[in-house]
Amino acid sequence: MAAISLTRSRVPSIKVTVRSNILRMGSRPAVCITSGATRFVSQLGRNVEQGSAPDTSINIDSALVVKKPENTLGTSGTAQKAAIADLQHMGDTDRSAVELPSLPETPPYPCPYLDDVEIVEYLEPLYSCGWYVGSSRDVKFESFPRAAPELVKRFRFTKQHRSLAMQFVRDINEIQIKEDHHATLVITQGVISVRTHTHSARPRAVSDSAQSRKNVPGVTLRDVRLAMLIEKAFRPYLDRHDADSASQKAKDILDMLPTTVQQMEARRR
Ligand SMILES: C[C@H](O)[C@H](O)[C@H]1CNC2=NC(N)=NC(=O)C2=N1
Repeated sequence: MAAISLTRSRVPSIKVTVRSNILRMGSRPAVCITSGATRFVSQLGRNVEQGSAPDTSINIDSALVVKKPENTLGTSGTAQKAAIADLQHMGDTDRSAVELPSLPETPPYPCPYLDDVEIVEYLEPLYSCGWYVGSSRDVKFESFPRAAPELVKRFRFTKQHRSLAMQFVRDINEIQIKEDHHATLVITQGVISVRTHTHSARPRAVSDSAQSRKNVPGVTLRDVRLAMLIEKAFRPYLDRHDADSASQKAKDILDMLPTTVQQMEARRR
């Protein structure tokens, strides 16, 4: 794992964007960083964009420089896959310690979809805890005939603590009752898959038009709240080693970690 250093003179006008744990730096190599450094680098990215990057060199500990592939950094690029694979080797303790932002207010039903700012603010930390964005099409239920993006995480319990998985389901149930919001739970051998989207949801962009009066399921702040509360309820199981820290790893497919509304909408297909 190589440490890299950035100085203003070396990166004068690079647009740095953070996509989950992958930094895209214009046409430069992607840089893969540990979750602990994400916020720091994210701030650095903002500083660079605002032209206020510090002049002194900044060492980003435990960063990994990944070679840029021949073509541009597409979401299915080999460099990104390699980066994610390497990321998964990096400390689990670091990942379980991810700090979540404060809970957003509960929006009334029908709720607007997350906007770009909310996706970055709330989903990026959740991605660092092993959440990703799947499609309701992945689980075929008659009650969900339309494909919608949804927040997903597989919570794994160690073999000798599988009975605690059912206790965790009860914890989730209590949260759902309080939140008046309900996830799809798939329970298999000590693994609880939580999938949440909002049925009574509406696109934000057309909120004033007649079209907006029709609900189209999607990911909203209700789902963010549910995911964050469930994540917090899971922490004690992790701390006591009842649960498998592999739960804290995001799916190794970057397409499932959207950072914009547009990428999120692609999960409808
Ligand atoms: C009447 C009741 O408040 C609504 O049906 C709630 C209940 N739980 C819900 N859960 C989810 N996931 N989406 C909803 O739109 C929803 N609506």
